[in-house]
Amino acid sequence: MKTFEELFAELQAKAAAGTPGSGTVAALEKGVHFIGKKVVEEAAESWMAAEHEGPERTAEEISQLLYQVQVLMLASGLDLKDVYRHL
Ligand SMILES: N=c1c2ncn([C@@H]3O[C@H](COP(=O)(O)OP(=O)(O)OP(=O)(O)O)[C@@H](O)[C@H]3O)c2ncn1[C@@H]1O[C@H](COP(=O)(O)O)[C@@H](O)[C@H]1O
Repeated sequence: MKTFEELFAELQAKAAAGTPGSGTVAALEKGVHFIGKKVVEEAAESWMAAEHEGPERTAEEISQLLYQVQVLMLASGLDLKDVYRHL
């Protein structure tokens, strides 16, 4: 289990290090268009899970959405505070 902040710190570190085998690093190399499609995909899967699949599956899909959103943040050069200031 990880908090949103802990995950972001992990992804930032992997992105900075170019960690071999990291899916995050690979996604960042593919760029914003690829990552944006994953965000849309996971958002839709989160919606479908909430409609039809129950809370546990919904939580799982939302976790994947949060991950993809963090990758999009990194691809956009954003930090947590850049997003938090708009909440
Ligand atoms: N939370 C996640 C996470 N959620 C989703 N994913 C990626 O997204 C994929 C799952 O969504 P996909 O749609 O691509 O694959 P799928 O099997 O169709 O899954 P569904 O969308 O159908 O549910 C996985 O194969 C992962 O590549 C994640 N990859 C990584 N993390 C976290 O990020 C950390 C760093 O990951 P790496 O950069 O790969 O080391 C990990 O330690 C994890 O804590």
